[in-house]
Amino acid sequence: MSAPFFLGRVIDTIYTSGTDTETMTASLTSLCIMLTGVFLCGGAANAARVYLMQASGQQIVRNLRTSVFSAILRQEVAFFDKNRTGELINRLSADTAVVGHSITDNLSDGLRAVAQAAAGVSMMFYVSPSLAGFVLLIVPPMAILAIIYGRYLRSISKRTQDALAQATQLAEERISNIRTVRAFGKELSEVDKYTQRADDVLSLAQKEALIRAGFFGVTGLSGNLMILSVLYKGGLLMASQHMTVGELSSFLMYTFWVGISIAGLSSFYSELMKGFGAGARLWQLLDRKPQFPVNEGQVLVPDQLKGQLEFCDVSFAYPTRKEAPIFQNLNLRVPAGTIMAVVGPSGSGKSSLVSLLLRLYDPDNGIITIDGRDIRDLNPNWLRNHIGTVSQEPVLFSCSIRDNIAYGAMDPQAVTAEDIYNAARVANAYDFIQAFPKGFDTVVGEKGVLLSGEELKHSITLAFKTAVINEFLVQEALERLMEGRTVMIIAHRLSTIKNADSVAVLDQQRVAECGHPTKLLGNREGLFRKLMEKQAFLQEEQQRALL
Ligand SMILES: Nc1ncnc2c1ncn2[C@@H]1O[C@H](COP(=O)(O)OP(=O)(O)OP(=O)(O)O)[C@@H](O)[C@H]1O
Repeated sequence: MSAPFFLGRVIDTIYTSGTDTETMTASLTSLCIMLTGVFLCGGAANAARVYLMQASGQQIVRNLRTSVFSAILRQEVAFFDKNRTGELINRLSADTAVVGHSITDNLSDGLRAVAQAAAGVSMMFYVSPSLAGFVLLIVPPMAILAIIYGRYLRSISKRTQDALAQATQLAEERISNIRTVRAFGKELSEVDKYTQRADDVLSLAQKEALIRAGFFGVTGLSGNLMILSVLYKGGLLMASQHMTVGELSSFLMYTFWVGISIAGLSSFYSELMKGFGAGARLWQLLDRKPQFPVNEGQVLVPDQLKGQLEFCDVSFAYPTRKEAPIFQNLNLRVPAGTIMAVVGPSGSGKSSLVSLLLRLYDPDNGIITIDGRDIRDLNPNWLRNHIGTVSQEPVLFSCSIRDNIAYGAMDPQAVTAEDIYNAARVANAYDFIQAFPKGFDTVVGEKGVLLSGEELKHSITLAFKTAVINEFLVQEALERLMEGRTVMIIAHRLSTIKNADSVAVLDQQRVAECGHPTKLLGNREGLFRKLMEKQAFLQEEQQRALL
């Protein structure tokens, strides 16, 4: 007796044998034994399925996260002007979590539902192909409905994730600038703004819930329709002696089974479509080809590198603001081993010049060369490793001072404690750092904010006490570092500029004046002279305001 039809035969036996208790007991006993076996095997198989799917699913999520993170870091800097931090963080955490859910728990449950439905449908065909064909007429319209529903769900899920990314973006920006928010007392208005964004997410989520409930309602209804059609058509077949009671009752049971599987399948399908929607932006990120190569191009041997820099007819506008050119036919030459101070009014493009040199952006026209070689032919990684940048803003990661210093090395793993102490000595920071209770192991927060309150106070006090000599120490450290290098300084103070070999004054999208600082100061009508006078005036004003 074959298993799928076993139940039907048992029922038929009971039905036809009347009061034959012996046959009835034997049939029921064998049924119980078979079901126990099936449940035990089923339980073990289910546990294995859950574990395997979860474990491999988590592995897929981990791979997805690392691939997305690596794809983000490979993008050119202009990409980050268009895509903001909070949004990208949201893609990395929330979107991957949604995709993760749709391929872990959900996929596991979905596969079970598919297997159950397939088994149920096979049994239906086994018992009565004609009745199964009739009952399953409901499948084509349901499939069309599912496709329409799936598309809608995908798009709404994408919109929900976008709205969530907007909310995260706002939160990230405000939290990372909490000092400014607090200084202006904007906490309440920022909460209102965040609430608006959260409301956008909520209304999309409610729409999704509504459409999902509608779909579940329809699938539930289709299950009931299947049962009704079995009762109707099966009744007719039984009346015409084409079906026995056992066959009809087992067919009905399999129809129930398929109905339950369809409910599971629709839930699986919904989650899968939601995952596809959330994943759309992730696939976009993964497929995006960075506009600049990351680690390709020429590498110069140290002997070939002298360090002469030249900007030839450079025109440039930021990709996000093409209508506002920063440079137009700018020309500038910095001989190897000299110090060039770049000055100019605020917004004249001093930092942009450095960004072009570091190849964070490419000029729209013209070329930039190092020792006569177009920097576009050089390996960008190599290029940046040979340009040391010292920023006005301290850029620190939230780890120990030791790790922050080692970060600058080509291979941080190979850096010894002595290397770190030496680097700190050269930067005149050794004594300052050692004065912290935990010395080089002091953990600094984001942007250099120290984590513990006591250390924070300590650092502020120290910074205050050393502030007077600090400027001198930094200057002295820089001078030591500049030896034998080509240097571009973006400077405002005359004291820094005076030591430069030449000064380039940026104005009106080009180099307006260029020459030795003393010579330029001598020109009473010159822009450099005016800028320095203004600077001196502002400093005096500031000092007076502080008194
Ligand atoms: N990533 C960017 N995307 C779009 N515009 C930018 C970007 N960075 C700077 N700008 C704009 O380019 C112009 C030049 O900026 P840049 O920072 O180079 O000037 P700067 O001379 O260094 O100014 P400051 O002395 O105030 O630091 C400014 O109008 C600035 O708003």
